[in-house]
Amino acid sequence: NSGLSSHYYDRICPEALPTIKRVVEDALAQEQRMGASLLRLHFHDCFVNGCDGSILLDQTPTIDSEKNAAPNANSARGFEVIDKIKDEVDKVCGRPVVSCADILAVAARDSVVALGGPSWKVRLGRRDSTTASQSAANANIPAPSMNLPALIKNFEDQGLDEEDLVVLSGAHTLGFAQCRNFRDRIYNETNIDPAFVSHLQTICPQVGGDSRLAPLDPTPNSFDVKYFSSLASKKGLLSSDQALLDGGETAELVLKYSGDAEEFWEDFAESMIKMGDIKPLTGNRGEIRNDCRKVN
Ligand code: HEM
Ligand SMILES: [Ca+2]
Ligand SMILES: [Ca+2]
Repeated sequence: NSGLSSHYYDRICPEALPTIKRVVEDALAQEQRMGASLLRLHFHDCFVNGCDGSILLDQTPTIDSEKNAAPNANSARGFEVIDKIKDEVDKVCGRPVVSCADILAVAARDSVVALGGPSWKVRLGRRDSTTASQSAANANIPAPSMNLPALIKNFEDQGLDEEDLVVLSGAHTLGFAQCRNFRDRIYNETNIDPAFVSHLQTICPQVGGDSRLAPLDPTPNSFDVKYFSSLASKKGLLSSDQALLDGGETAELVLKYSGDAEEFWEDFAESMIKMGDIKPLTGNRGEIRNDCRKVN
């Protein structure tokens, strides 16, 4: 038990959660992809020294910003939406009582709900870090080139098991990836559908076009099971996605989720809570930032 509680803000600021939801919904009305981007921010926060808002800190002479780490640079997005949420929440609460780390966790949940996915009770009371670590971000955030044993080990290091790996990879039912992250797969791998390869090669040339986008599943704005059914037909976009079919237990889970949205939803919610419990700062550790980009 991490010491977090879903009722944390009930008394100190009852309007906090409705305010976050409203700003998330406004942002998604502008651009649906933002839901995917916000969900990913929470993941990239939690995998680097716990869910402590470290990913939000800008580079300074004393902050080793995670935004410049390879998995985040020119890729992580949604920071302006988090700033907007923080502004509005501090206004409605009258003072800064809601941590940036909690804002990330709630915005991730509200994004999933807004795109047709499951809801869950977000456990709250995380405090914000006063440090960031680019090297830890590089070391701990999984890479799309990883094979199944490496992915399992990466999740295990965070206290997450093979089921968490498969079901949380299901987050790739939302959003997009850049050519540079799937080029190797579409030019060098064989466990991929030939028609799918031809199509992707028109988007992603062998040379150049590094930032061109392809959806991670056929319905990037809808939280459905198409991510899993695509893997079953060798249409996973990332090498790390398709790799889930390489193991007995993980392959079985992929096939189960591909035909059972209820089960996917239930297990996704459970694993998101588990991921959100990774090493939170509580008590007098850390701080409640005034500005999510800066330490106080
Ligand atoms: C299992 C290991 C994982 C790997 C190797 C991985 C890797 C990646 C990569 C390479 C991208 C594309 C980034 C870009 O091209 O700019 C991406 C996108 C994304 N990832 Fe993951 N990811 C993993 C797990 C997760 C998890 C656990 C979540 C959330 C719970 C997640 C949520 C997302 C989302 C929503 C996007 C789309 C973001 C957008 O469109 O802005 N991923 N991931
Ligand atoms: Ca962190
Ligand atoms: Ca989808």
